[in-house]
Amino acid sequence: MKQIELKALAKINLGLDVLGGRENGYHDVRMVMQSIYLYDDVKIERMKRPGIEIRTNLYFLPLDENNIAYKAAAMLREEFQIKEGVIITLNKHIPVAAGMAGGSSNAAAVLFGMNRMFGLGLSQQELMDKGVKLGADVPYCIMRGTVLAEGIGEKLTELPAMPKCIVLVAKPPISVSTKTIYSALDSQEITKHPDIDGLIAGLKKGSLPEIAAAMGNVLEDVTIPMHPVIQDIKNEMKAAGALNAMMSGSGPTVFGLFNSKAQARKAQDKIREKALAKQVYVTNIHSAGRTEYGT
Ligand SMILES: C[C@](O)(CO)[C@H](O)COP(=O)(O)OP(=O)(O)OC[C@H]1O[C@@H](n2ccc(N)nc2=O)[C@H](O)[C@@H]1O
Ligand SMILES: Nc1ncnc2c1ncn2[C@@H]1O[C@H](COP(=O)(O)OP(=O)(O)OP(=O)(O)O)[C@@H](O)[C@H]1O
Repeated sequence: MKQIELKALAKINLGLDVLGGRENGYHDVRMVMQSIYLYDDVKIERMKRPGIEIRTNLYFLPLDENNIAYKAAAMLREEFQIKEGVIITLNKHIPVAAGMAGGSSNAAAVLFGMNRMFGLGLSQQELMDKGVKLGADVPYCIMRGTVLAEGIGEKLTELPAMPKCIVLVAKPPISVSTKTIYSALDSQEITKHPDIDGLIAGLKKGSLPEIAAAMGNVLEDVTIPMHPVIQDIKNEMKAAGALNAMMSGSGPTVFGLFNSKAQARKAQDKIREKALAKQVYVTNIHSAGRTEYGT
C-alpha cells in the first residue's frame, strides 16, 4: 500500500458530566459522544527518506512535533522501527480549538492508517491504548459512532445509534483552552449534573425528543460566563426551532439538533447575519464508520 486516504470525523458531546478531579490534573468524566458528518481529509503517503512531513491547508497549524498527527506517526515509527518516512496531508474542515476533537481525530486516523499501511497488526483496542497517550479524545475518535465514554474519556461502551437528524454547528471566533476550562471547574461547585442516564434511556428508545431533552454539559457553566456569545448562539438555534442546542466539549462550538434542514438553514443565516460566528455548518449525524474508516 503506497498511500491511504481517510476521513477523520468530528465529534459532538451529547452529554458531558464531570465526576471529580484526579491528582494529575485530569478529571473523571461521563460523556455521550457522537460522530458527525464533518471531517478532515487525512492522506498518508510512504516516502523513501526517513522522517515525518506534515502538509496542511491551515497556515497557522504547527508542522513539527507540536502537531498531534506528527506525534501519532512518531510514536508508531519509533515503536515499530519503521525505516521509511511518511507524508501526512491534513485537509482541515473541522474548526480548530473548538471542542470538536479535530486534532484528536487526525491522530486517530494516523494510528489507524499507519497500522494498516505498514501491517503492524494492532487490534482496535491496542490502537486505542496507544491513542490515549496522545489525548483523552483519541480512543473515541478511533471507535467513533454513539459511545459512552468514562474514565478520562478512554473507557468506551458502544450505545444504540443516535437517530438521524440535522446538526447545525457554529464556532464563534474565539479560542478556548480545554485545560483552562477543566481547571476552572475545580474552583466552582457543580450545582447541576447533566442527566447522562436519561440520555442513554432516550438512545435505547430511539427517541430524538427524549435525547434532546436530556442533553447537558457541565462545562457550559465555566465557558459561557467567559464567552457569553455561546449563549447567544444557543438562543438563536432554539428560536429557529432546534430540538435543543448546547456547547460541545469545552467549547466554544455550539451545536443544535433539528428535524428540518430549512430550520437549520434559518438559524445558520441568523447566526451569520448577527456576526455571532462565521464557521457555521449544516451537517448530519454519522452513525456508521466503526469498521470502514474511509466512509
Ligand atoms: C472536552 C473533551 O473534548 C470532551 O470530549 C475532552 O474531555 C478533552 O479531550 P482532549 O482535548 O483530547 O484532552 P487532552 O488533550 O488529553 O487534555 C487537555 C487538557 O484537558 C484536561 N482534561 C482532559 C480530559 C479529562 N478527562 N480531564 C481533564 O482535566 C487536562 O487539563 C488536560 O491537560
Ligand atoms: N492536527 C491538528 N489539528 C488541529 N489542531 C492541532 C493539530 N495539531 C496540533 N494542533 C493544535 O492543538 C490545539 C487544539 O486543537 P484541536 O482542534 O485539536 O482542539 P479541540 O477542538 O479542542 O479538540 P478536543 O475536542 O480534542 O479538545 C490548537 O491550538 C492547534 O494549534
